[in-house]
Amino acid sequence: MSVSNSTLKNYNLESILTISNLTKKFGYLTAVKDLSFTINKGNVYGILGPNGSGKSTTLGIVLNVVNKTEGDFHWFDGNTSTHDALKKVGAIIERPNFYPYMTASQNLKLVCRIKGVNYDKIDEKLEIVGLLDRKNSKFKTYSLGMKQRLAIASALLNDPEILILDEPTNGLDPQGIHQIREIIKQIAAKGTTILLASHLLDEVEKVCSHVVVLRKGVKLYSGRVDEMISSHGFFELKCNKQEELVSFLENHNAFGNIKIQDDLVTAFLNEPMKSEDFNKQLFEQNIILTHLVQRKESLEEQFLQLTDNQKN
Ligand SMILES: Nc1ncnc2c1ncn2[C@@H]1O[C@H](COP(=O)(O)OP(=O)(O)OP(=O)(O)O)[C@@H](O)[C@H]1O
Repeated sequence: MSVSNSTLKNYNLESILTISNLTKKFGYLTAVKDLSFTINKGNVYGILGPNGSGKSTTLGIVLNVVNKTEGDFHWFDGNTSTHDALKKVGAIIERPNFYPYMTASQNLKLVCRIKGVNYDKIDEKLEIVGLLDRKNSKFKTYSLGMKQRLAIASALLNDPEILILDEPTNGLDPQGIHQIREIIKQIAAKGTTILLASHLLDEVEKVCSHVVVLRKGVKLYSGRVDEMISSHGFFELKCNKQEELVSFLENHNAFGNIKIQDDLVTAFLNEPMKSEDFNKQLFEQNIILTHLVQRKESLEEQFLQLTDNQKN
């Protein structure tokens, strides 16, 4: 295969993390299965999935704290060792852990010394997370939200190319959740790429531009969040000849997933269709409906549909 130098250069410039056919097994349990996706510079990515879907395992593998079973991943252009690449990554994958009797500022000084970063960065990063005026308070006096914000400041000290957060708002009150989300958006607006794991659809919808949906370690969807939102909706249908209706829907290109619950059939559209056109088509096949409602599903419904109803 021939790839021109300029294509290669552009591609390499943009790519932050490439995951290819990654699999992780814990004994008989497959936590991540044949997972592939790419993270490009400047976007905010969400790994979305219910508990146990393999989000933390995936983050652990790319951060070199969990060993992969099969597949591969590489950081940046692929020519940097994972060890060196991780120097350009800021990650919070556990609960923030600082010295309780030291102030925020003293705690960050320690981190600066470990990371080889100038102390000048401390105030700059505390400002971003809204803690500059509390920099001389002891860590133990901080609320949970403030602790999480301090962890973000700490992860930002070395000006990472990418910030990785595992469930960044877990356990916080609504105000704390709002603050963290706003901070993430601000950091992203300044050009830092972000990868966050969340089981909250709402969080991904509010914060992320791109999403990878996982269920039991398997990727169900990856792409832009707005494209996932822009679905074509679905029809709710009832008919005395349900078998004929379902067979018609299954053979119709415009329909994807079909759900049957007692006498109610829900048919999800792959493309736009007006209810009157659909009704006419059915009528021509001698299928007479007793109930027809066209709806547009919410992102939440789509997520539940993706994670609950799709068979592996
Ligand atoms: N060290 C381990 N040993 C055995 N099984 C593990 C280990 N770590 C994770 N698992 C299992 O792997 C699966 C994926 O877990 P993982 O923590 O990656 O999911 P998650 O999507 O991050 O969920 P959560 O939000 O609950 O942490 C789960 O079934 C979990 O029990």
